Amino acid sequence: MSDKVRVYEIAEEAGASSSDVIAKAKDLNIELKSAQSAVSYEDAEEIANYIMTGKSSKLQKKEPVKVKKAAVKKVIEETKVEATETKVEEKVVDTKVEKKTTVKKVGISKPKPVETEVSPKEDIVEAKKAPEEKVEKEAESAKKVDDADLEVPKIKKIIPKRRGLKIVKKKKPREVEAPKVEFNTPVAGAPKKQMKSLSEILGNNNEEKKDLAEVKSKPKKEKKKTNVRAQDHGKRLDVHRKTPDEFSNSTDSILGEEVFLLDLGLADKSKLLEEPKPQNQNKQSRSSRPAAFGNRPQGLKRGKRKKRFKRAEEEVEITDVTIPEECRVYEFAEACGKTASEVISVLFGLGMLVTKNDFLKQDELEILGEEFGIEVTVRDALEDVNYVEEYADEDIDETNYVTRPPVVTIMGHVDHGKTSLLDKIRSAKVASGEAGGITQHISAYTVDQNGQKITFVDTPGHAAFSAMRSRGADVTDIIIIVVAADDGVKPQTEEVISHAKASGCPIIVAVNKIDKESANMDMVKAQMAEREMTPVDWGGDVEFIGVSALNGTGIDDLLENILIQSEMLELKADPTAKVKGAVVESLLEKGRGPVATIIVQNGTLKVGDNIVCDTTYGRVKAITNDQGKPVKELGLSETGNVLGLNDVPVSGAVMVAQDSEKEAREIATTRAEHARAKELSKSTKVTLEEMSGLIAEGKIKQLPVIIKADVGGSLEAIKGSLEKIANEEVKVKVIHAAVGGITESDLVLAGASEGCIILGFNVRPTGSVKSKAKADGVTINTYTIIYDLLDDVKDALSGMMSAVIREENTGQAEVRDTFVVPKVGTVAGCLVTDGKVIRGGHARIIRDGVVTYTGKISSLKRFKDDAKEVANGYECGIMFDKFNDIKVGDFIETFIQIEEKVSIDD
Ligand SMILES: Nc1nc2c(ncn2[C@@H]2O[C@H](COP(=O)(O)OP(=O)(O)OP(=O)(O)O)[C@@H](O)[C@H]2O)c(=O)[nH]1
Repeated sequence: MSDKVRVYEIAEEAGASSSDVIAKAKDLNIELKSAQSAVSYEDAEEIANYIMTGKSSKLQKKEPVKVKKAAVKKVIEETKVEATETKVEEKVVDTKVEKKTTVKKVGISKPKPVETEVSPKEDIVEAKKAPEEKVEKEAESAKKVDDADLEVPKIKKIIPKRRGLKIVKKKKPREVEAPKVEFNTPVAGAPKKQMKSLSEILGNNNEEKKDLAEVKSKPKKEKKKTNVRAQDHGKRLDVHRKTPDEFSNSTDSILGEEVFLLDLGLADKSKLLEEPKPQNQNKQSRSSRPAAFGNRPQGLKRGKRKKRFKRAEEEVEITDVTIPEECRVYEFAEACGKTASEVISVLFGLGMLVTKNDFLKQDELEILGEEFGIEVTVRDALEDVNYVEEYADEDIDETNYVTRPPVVTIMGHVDHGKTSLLDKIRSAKVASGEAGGITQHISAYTVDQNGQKITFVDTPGHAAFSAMRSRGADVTDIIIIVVAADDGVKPQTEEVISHAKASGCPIIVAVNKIDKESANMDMVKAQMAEREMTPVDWGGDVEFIGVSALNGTGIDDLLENILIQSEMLELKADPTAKVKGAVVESLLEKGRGPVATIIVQNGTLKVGDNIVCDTTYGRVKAITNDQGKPVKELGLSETGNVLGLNDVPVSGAVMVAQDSEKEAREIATTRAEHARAKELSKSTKVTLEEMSGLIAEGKIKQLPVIIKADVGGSLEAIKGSLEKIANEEVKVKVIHAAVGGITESDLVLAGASEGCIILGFNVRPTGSVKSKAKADGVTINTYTIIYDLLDDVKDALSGMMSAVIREENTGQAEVRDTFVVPKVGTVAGCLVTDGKVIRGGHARIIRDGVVTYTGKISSLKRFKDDAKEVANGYECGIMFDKFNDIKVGDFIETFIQIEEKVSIDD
């Protein structure tokens, strides 16, 4: 039953009624009684085709077909179970020329004939095994009968009409893929198997000659195409209801032959056995596809290809690169077509340890360029937002030029009177109001001298002055170096001279405190001349003005000199130009926000201007002049506090007005982002020497600190000073330095670094911060005087330094005689010639002026008694611990070791 198809199924597939099917079947001489009647597949197909096309081969040769078909069918059913591979193959080969024959043979080749009708086929099988003429003949005749039965030519004509007929089960691509296995593996329950092969055949017919490879490669797709229903019913015919177009457009000629062979289930055999070729070809073509890319196996193709391309890229010789100023190792490597490790190893070879994320310095870039033979051009990363350069490039209209007041910076050694002098000049006693009388932040003031203005900038130190210059804020026109007449040139004075000279500004030396009795003008002049600061009256070019900040002596003289210098400098600027200035001080004021003290260098700064100060920007909300009075604008070389910036700018930032706030914002934010990125990626690289030094220790000890200060100037000064307090053993490591109060985040930061202390200058922790610091055990030290802060840090560093062991000689004795005591050793009979000899103390034996031994005295006797010490002029017996080579004439020097604490200043 399983290989039969019922009438109603045929009706369903053919789109007709069961009675139509029965009637049509009758035309074909197939007797069917009811919708439940069953027919063979072949008949079912015939009927279905007949219904759909109105044609059938059976119309002509009804009876023989019917009989033979049935016979053949049975044979197939029963013999497939034991089909042998050898036979199948043999026969396929034999029948390649004539497919029909092949079909027959295979069909017949089943070894176990069950019914009498099948006997000829069995004969053939036997004949194959043991060829006998007779049997062969029989076989031949059997073949002929079969061939005739099938009526090949007629079926050929039908081919096109068969399209659209599909057998559900065939849609199992797996089976199509491995035809041999299917055919050669006998499986019990053969009907199913038979169904499969049959359906395959049908499928192939209907699907044009869609290569098996395709079926294989898209098994799922294929499955989808088929409407599989009633799976238990394995033998259902499924007629695809294709549109007429589909039918008419199909190519049937090739299919025809195969459709033809299907009844015997051999068409697919032959086909499938032929198919492997295309399959193989397909496989080959798959593997040969990569051949187009270089004959590589597909799996390896990608990687290799990539590599190959990469290599090709590398081969392109790069002779010059343009890189941004801030360039990381890997970026440089990329630009040069090298690997990061190549770059790292070159630098490593030169003793520089870098990681691929480190920024390269100018010298490193030069080395790398030379090493790789590449010309390296450095491009400014902030090129597009270099507002200072842009300003400089703008057209200058000299017609509006006017003489501008000079900007003077006063520098000098601590306590030589800078602030006092400035105060005197301004006729205001601000020094007394300052904590400790020390200048702790940069401030700027403008004074009037006989109708001519002079702007003074008071700095907390020359380091801050240079830091400002390095940021491009070259505001100073003239430098005054203050030297106390009674103190002369001091270390800081020397540093100031270097900074002043480096700036290229004209220098005037103010010899202060000439009111003092101990004042010695000539001494100062001589000391300065030694440092290439020769006074004009000594034939040099430096003016020396004697002044007293205390009583005002020489002040006018000094101011006049400044004006003369200024005149010589021909300082000019355009008050109508777009404003440019410099930030000399900045702070965050509660209730007012960021406040910047600005000196105007060109143009006029007005309320409402959109300004950029490096990484900050804003619209000027208000201006207060140097006397604290609100003003609408600041003129050339004038100074004042400006409100309206979005953040606290750094001291030394150049201020330039922009046409719009948007423009200002864009420049500042881009610069801020860049600065932030730079800060985050700050290199931690150390040289090999430094590394080995670090390893050889824990010698290097660091005191991690966080500095918080009220204003930027003080912060700079403290940071600069702290970083200088270091020797080969200890140093300060500034983890974080910022303007503003101490916050909880500072505590978190401090907690993250062992031993970190927070140094606050003119700031104090409040409420929660204070209690959290206590709870977290974070030390916060606050100061109002910079020196106190520095002293504390020095003390802390000194405490970290190793103690020094000092030797102190106690006395000397001369060996006058030696005695050997058996089992004890040599006793030196000595006379103490200096100081005293101490028992248990250290001693060295000096022979002919050379130290021959250093050890400990084990026994000291005066006559026969042990003595603690023996004083000068007395005789004694001395024995050494494990040393007996003492000779007459040797000197024994005794000493003690004293451990001493050292301070950072030592
Ligand atoms: N006799 C005398 N004392 C002076 C004179 N100028 C300054 N002093 C004193 O010297 C000390 C230091 O003066 P400052 O003006 O604070 O010195 P400074 O160089 O500004 O010091 P720092 O701000 O700490 O760098 C003060 O006690 C002043 O009173 C002077 O012309 N004559």
